[in-house]
Amino acid sequence: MSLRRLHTRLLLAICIPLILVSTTLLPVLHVHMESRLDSLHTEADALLKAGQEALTRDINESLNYALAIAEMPALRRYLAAQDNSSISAQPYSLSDLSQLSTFLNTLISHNPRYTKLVLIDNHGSEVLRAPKSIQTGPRVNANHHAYTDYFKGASSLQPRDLYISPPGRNLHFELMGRDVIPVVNVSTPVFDAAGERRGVVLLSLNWDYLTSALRQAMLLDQDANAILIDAQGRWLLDEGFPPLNTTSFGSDFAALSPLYWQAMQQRNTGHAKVDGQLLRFQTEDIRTQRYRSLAGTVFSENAYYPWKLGVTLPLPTWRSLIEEETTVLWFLLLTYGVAVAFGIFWALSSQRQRQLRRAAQRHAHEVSDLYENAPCGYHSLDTTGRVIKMNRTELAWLGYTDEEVIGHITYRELITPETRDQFDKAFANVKQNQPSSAECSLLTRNGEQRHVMIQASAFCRNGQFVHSRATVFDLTERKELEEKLRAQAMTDPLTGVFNRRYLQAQATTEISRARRQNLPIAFIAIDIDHFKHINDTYGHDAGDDVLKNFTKIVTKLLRQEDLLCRVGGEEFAILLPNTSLSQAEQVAERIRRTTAVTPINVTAEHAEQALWLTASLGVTTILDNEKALKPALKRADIGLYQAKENGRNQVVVNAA
Ligand SMILES: Nc1nc2c(ncn2[C@@H]2O[C@H](COP(=O)(O)OP(=O)(O)OP(=O)(O)O)[C@@H](O)[C@H]2O)c(=O)[nH]1
Repeated sequence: MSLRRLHTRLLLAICIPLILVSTTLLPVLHVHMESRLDSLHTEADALLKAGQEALTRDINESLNYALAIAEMPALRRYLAAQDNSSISAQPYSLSDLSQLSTFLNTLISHNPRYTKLVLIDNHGSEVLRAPKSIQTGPRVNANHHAYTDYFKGASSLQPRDLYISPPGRNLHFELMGRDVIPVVNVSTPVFDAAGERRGVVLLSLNWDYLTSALRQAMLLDQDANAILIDAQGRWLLDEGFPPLNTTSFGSDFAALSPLYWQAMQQRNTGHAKVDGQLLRFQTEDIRTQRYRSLAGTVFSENAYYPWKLGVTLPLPTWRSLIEEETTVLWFLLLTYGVAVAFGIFWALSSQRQRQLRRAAQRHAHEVSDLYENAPCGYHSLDTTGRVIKMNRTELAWLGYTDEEVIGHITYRELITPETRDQFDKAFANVKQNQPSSAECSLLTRNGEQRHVMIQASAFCRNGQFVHSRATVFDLTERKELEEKLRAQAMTDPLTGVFNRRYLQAQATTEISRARRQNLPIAFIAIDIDHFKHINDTYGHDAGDDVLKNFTKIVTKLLRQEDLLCRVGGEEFAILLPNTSLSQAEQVAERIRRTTAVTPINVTAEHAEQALWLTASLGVTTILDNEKALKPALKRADIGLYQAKENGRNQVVVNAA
């Protein structure tokens, strides 16, 4: 596998598990996220409710407080006493005033919810203030309360009705040069026992105190932010709005944060997702949303009411989800890690397997090639001798295809009947798990024979013969070589007829056969006359040609069974089976005569020349008591010698 391919596999091994794991985990995380959102909604609802309760509780208690003060008899009498025009006014002693003043001082000073209490007469002039300590500094005029919204709002109200001002710093009406905290002024008319209007009670509520209670109730979650704005979108909390970072009491929240404003303006209550925050809000109208209150109608300036109370909580993100749930983070990392590790392991191991598979295939191919194309034959036989496997080499020797042989032929059928016994013996041994060999002849498809050596052993399982495994060596070439060598050893290389060694070996066989069959057997010795002269005259090569041509002349005069041999340089011998002495003499005479009249062409000095030969012959017969050729050879030689002596070119019979 190339490096690029491995890289691609590794990339896939990393990406695919990541995609699979992500596809599996995403729905789970999505459900997790949904559940987080649900719980966020629940939390926002709870925080909003807590804030709303804190705000309305404090304001409602303050309204009741203002009403209770307005109905105090001492206070009514005091106010009535301040009105000199009233006939029904009763005198008010200094000690009464002191008691009332002390009482109101104590009342206001000990409750941080209030900043001041002021009694105002029907003309807008202040007649009593608590606590006294803040009654300092010059007033613009005596009846400066006459121009205030709380005085104007309350002076025409019925008993138990109330006026509540929008939260503000009331800079026009407060003393300058001091820290001025935002307040909400609550005022209610005061009537004397006779039901005559005597003035107005102003109770200023500490807005910081009220809103800090609200914030405390709402900001239980440190990520939560409280929102309180009036109907015009003015920011009513002392503290800013962290997402905007600049908002402070009285600033134009609607302009600074139009997204929040639009979301809250359209509905009385609801929720929205703004800027990565979950906004939960509802409308608060303190004029109508009251409980445990003895108040009649609460009035105010419609332009500033109702308020919008809200809370924001950061929306969960995937990142925040994972950061909060470290278990999830570890689980994700572990899952991705395991998936990627598995992917890499798969890529590497599949590469290794591929390499091994290729090596195994290569090896199997090599082994198969070696088996099929080996220089020897291979085959396997089942227990009945049927061929179950045979390599291409042996099939080629036999001339069959594997479809014709495998499973269809018993190996025995492929062996010549003459050599079948040896195969049977060897196969019986192999089936006994004894390695064996046999020299047999195979019958090929075209009828030829192939001499082979089969060496076989058994393949056993649990001690039981399963099949044989045999190697077959072709001995045909060896046999032919042996035959050739044997023939060469028995043949005269110049003339091609047998030599003396063969004559002696064959003579014994022929003599014993003649004895068995009771047939005569004769022997002729031949010597070419004056052969030395030929050599000397025409050269040695010409002498060789003469010897070859003489052999041809003699061979033509003999029968198939006659055995012509060259026994010396120019000496020849003939063994004639089933031939009497007289018949042999006739053969010898025929040879002598034919030789003498047959010209022999030789090449001498680059020219063809015809020569005439003569030969001398000694003839004898092998006697009945003779088992070897030697005595006959000697007799024939004696006859030959006499023929030479008598002048050559003649036949001499030497019978005994
Ligand atoms: N060219 C040739 N000459 C051979 C071969 N073998 C033997 N000779 C020669 O044959 C000759 C035989 O000579 P000799 O034995 O004197 O006999 P001869 O000349 O035939 O005379 P006689 O037998 O008495 O008639 C020798 O000169 C050998 O060298 C051979 O294979 N080739």
